[in-house]
Amino acid sequence: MASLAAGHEPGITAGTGALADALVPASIFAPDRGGCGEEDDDDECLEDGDMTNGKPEDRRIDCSSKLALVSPNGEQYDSLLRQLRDRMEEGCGETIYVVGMGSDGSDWGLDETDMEASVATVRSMCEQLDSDFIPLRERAEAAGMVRDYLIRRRVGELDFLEVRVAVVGNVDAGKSTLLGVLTHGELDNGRGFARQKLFRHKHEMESGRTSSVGNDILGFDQEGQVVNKPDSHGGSLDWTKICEKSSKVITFIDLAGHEKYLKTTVFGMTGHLPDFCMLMVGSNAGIVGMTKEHLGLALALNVPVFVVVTKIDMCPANILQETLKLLQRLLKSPGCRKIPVLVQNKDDVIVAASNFSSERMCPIFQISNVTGENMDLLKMFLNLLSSRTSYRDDQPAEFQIDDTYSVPGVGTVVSGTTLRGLIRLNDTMLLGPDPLGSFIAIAVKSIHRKRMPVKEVRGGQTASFALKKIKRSSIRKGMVMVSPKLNPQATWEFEAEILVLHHPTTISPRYQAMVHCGSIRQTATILSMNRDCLRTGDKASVHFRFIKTPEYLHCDQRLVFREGRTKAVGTITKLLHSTNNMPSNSKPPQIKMQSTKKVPLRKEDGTMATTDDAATIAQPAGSSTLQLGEGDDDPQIKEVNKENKPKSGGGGRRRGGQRHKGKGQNCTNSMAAPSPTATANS
Ligand SMILES: Nc1nc2c(ncn2[C@@H]2O[C@H](COP(=O)(O)OP(=O)(O)OP(=O)(O)O)[C@@H](O)[C@H]2O)c(=O)[nH]1
Repeated sequence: MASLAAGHEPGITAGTGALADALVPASIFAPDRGGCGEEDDDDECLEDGDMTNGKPEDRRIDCSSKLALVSPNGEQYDSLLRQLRDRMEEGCGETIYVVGMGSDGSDWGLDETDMEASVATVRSMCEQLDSDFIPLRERAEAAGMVRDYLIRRRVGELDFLEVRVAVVGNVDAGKSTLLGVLTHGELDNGRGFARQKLFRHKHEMESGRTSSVGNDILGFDQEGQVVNKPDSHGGSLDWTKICEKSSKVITFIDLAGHEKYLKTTVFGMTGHLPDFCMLMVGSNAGIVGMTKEHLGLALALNVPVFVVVTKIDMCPANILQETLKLLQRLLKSPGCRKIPVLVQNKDDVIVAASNFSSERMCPIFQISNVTGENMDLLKMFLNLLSSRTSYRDDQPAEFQIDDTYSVPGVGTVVSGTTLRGLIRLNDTMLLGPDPLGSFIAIAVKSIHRKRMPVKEVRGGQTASFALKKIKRSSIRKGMVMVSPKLNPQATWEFEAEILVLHHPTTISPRYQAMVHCGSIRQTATILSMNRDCLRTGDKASVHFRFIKTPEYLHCDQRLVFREGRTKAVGTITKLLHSTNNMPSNSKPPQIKMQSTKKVPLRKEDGTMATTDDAATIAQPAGSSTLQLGEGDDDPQIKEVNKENKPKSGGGGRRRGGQRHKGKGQNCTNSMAAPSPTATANS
């Protein structure tokens, strides 16, 4: 019978000996029981014993035999169809379907006749669901053949499935090079050839878009072939053409590797809503620099991680083994609790992709950007990843803004991610909150997806909207556009359960740091907490207040709270009403927000510097070990930072946290508000 690929946790223990024992082969995740549409939505219980079919009402219809697809009666067919539809919805329009496996204990595999009949049934179900049916692999099992298929919803010319992958890793791990190789289809020379293409592409600015967070796209057609065809002269990519030809588009959120850009990296991870995180590790350099920091960030935000180990062409075998060993030790450590899985062939890719959403599994690829070794496996995996954001259209729409532009002849344009629901051309949405916490009605004049004009966007899709009758200066990152049905409220104060990942001393009430939550990035003060003070590793329920403007929040949203190397992660548990509607600095609310765009500067390496980059470049030489000031978005903070620069010795910039101390606050060593010296040393 048919089975949707499902894994079971292998229950391995950490291997201490040879690497082969330590890293789990992907095959260990291969499903050992089938069941059409088995429910395994608990990501912790891959070994769920109840593998009977689908929803309870369907359980009376026996689909557990591997022969269920051979000639189902009407009721069975409807049940199978319903389960497939549910599964496709869960996978945001696609799923991997296995034919020839049952959950009734019989040997797997079908003979040729039964396989043909089963395939005909699945094909007919795919037609009903207007989906493509793409063979992935065939393998021999005890009683015959088993086949895996990718079933993917058909999309119109202007539509495609969208998956966002954040690309992180230490400097020199080969991030830009890999993206250059993937998106431009030409191998690297080991001396920066491939990344040059990417930079050139980024510089074009044809869309008028520059972003502190780079974006590159990779399109796959229905057959899983890459559609990117760079222009033979300039090597540029035509996004519209790629999107038109693609059934799936991977958007890479290219995040900088250097520590000084950590603020941007955090913003990319929270604000750009990645479905997955691709952690790059140079095989020769190993787990160095920001690798752990970036991994920790992905874990804190519950973003499933896969690892790409690069430069295997130039790495001696023993060093590569050492890197893999350290990697698996890190992934299995109590802080990560991942199951590292080495992906070595196409079977492994299918098993890894089928089980990846479990969040526990962490596939590891070993590639060379120079020889192209294993690049086909990585591409195949990317094509099989499905979005984690549901695309149900019946929910009221919510869109979070991560950037704003003024486009000549068009007006104000906002870009960001549709969190849920459906937004159509000419819809009226509520935009806000402004500094007073209000939302204003706004009409959507035009919609672009990946630079392509479209009529609608839905949950999980990124988009840009041209807005009517609004100045760009009155919109800031972190604002939202939501359906009027939601009657949105802005929040000054909220409660969150937080875990302190790192702090050099103690955190007490009145401590201030930057809250990253979705595309919101604003300093907040701790007003109170259920403990006297917090140290590294402590958990607490904390009452926060934004210092500048109220924000649109939800319970259960993840947040990162950081100031320099101090980092805490948490979840919003309660939105609180506040009668105090004034910013902490007691100045009248600024109606005009700071422009989020600057004239781009050129960085030393030839890339375009962005707003964040510009702030960093402005730091004196020798300050690279310091983090960016937390309040860089705030013009007032920029002023203070400027004033403080000569005094702070190590190029120290005062942090936003300090600048936004409430009136009458004491600057104590308990870090209620850190002193400039403490900051520079942190
Ligand atoms: N031999 C070899 N060289 C590689 C490989 N991947 C990248 N490189 C080289 O490594 C250098 C650094 O690669 P980048 O792509 O710039 O590294 P990055 O991670 O993007 O670095 P940042 O952007 O600074 O964070 C370049 O000179 C590449 O040509 C590989 O697989 N093999």
